[in-house]
Amino acid sequence: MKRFQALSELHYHNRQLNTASTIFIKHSPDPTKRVVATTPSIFKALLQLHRIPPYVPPPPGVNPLKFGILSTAEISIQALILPSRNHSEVEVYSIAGRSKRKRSRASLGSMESRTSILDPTDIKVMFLGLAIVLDIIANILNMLALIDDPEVDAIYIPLPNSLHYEWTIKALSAGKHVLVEKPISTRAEEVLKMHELAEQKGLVLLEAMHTAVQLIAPHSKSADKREFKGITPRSSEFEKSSRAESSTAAYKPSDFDLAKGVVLDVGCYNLDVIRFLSSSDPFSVLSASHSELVGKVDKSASATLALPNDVTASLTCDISSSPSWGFIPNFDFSFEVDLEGGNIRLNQFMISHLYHAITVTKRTGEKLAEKVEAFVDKVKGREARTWHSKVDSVVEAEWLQKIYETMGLEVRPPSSYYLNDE
Ligand SMILES: NC(=O)C1=CN([C@@H]2O[C@H](COP(=O)(O)OP(=O)(O)OC[C@H]3O[C@@H](n4cnc5c(N)ncnc54)[C@H](OP(=O)(O)O)[C@@H]3O)[C@@H](O)[C@H]2O)C=CC1
Ligand SMILES: O=C1OC[C@@H](O)[C@H](O)[C@H]1O
Repeated sequence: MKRFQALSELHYHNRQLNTASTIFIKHSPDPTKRVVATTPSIFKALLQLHRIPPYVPPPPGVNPLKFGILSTAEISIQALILPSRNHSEVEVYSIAGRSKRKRSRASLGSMESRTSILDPTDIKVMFLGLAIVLDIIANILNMLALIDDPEVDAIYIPLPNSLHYEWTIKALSAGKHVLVEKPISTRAEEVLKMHELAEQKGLVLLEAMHTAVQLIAPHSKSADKREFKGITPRSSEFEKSSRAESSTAAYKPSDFDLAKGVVLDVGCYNLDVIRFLSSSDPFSVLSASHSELVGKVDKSASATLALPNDVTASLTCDISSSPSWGFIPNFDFSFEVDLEGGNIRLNQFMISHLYHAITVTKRTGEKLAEKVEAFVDKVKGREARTWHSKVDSVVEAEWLQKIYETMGLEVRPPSSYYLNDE
């Protein structure tokens, strides 16, 4: 396992641009000199540089929470590495990720086409197969070593969805607090088990549901509940290659086994918005459909849910939406709340730290860092300003499953990992 402080640079394959480009994160032992820099996209580089928060050292006598990160997933930059700079109680201590060479080998190994093209009796292919297996084992050992490191207090898990359960259980079992990417699992029973283990061990477990919707609550939730008629959240974005290692497509058929799909990846935000704004749970899926599939993986979908008091919620999610006016990349995470006396519209609940707008119409008349802040508050025994509770995670996993069932699509398989006492 590599110590974060000891790394001179860490390579991030920039899958979003699907080029051989690399984001270099330069780490110096002196945390004030850490910078995140450059990709061949000047725009993206400027965006990253612009967003580097100033480093705030821990006040004397304060022990920062030391985080270990499982994998070099790109989201960890925005979700933890940058926010850790100006949170004086957070330190990113270690990262267990594969090297670029090992990663490209692994993706080679996972490319379905290779299996049909390559001759398994060819000696070179046999060696490649062996190298891939050894890399996978080495990666697992790295992640286990990171989890077992007594210096590490908390684990951030931005692995593919299908691996959240296994690695959350492993981290909790090792006595570490866990911040895990959304959706925490595709199975409500797994969510429960993770939370039960965390409770048993007195550890903090948080699903990193990054919707900033809680932040705008005072505005959008202020309406009298009896006024609610409907909620229409929308999560749509342009097709990017972040989830596919070898093509420009958002998904590949094998992503089914990694528990990916538009309803899970961004539909989960819509569901969170619906439950939060209405302060209620759906009681039935009135309709659900998908319009595009890659193998069995959904790329765009919509669903209508029934909520108490005759409220309906219609969500749409799309991971390959066409550019606005033919050239502007679409990135629209917005919702509209229909009220008896008017409506409330909010633009960009996902990247609200860049910009957002709330429009309240009467008929008569920053940020991803939030979750890290809440996590630290909870670990330190303080009141967290926003929280995604056990019930939120369990109920949302159940309803994501129901949406798939109603669409007539297969629910992702449960994790094959078993807790010791099962
Ligand atoms: N909150 C947000 O805005 C976002 C959240 N997410 C969430 O983050 C998570 C990761 O998503 P995404 O980055 O698209 O996923 P990827 O498929 O790109 O996987 C993330 C990382 O996990 C490692 N990895 C991939 N496959 C395996 C494997 N089989 N075994 C072990 N490690 C593996 C790789 O890191 P390495 O090579 O270092 O091992 C990879 O970079 C998901 O839960 C997703 O929902 C994603 C994007 C945005
Ligand atoms: O979780 C997410 O939020 C932001 C999106 O850009 C990304 O595709 C998605 O996975």
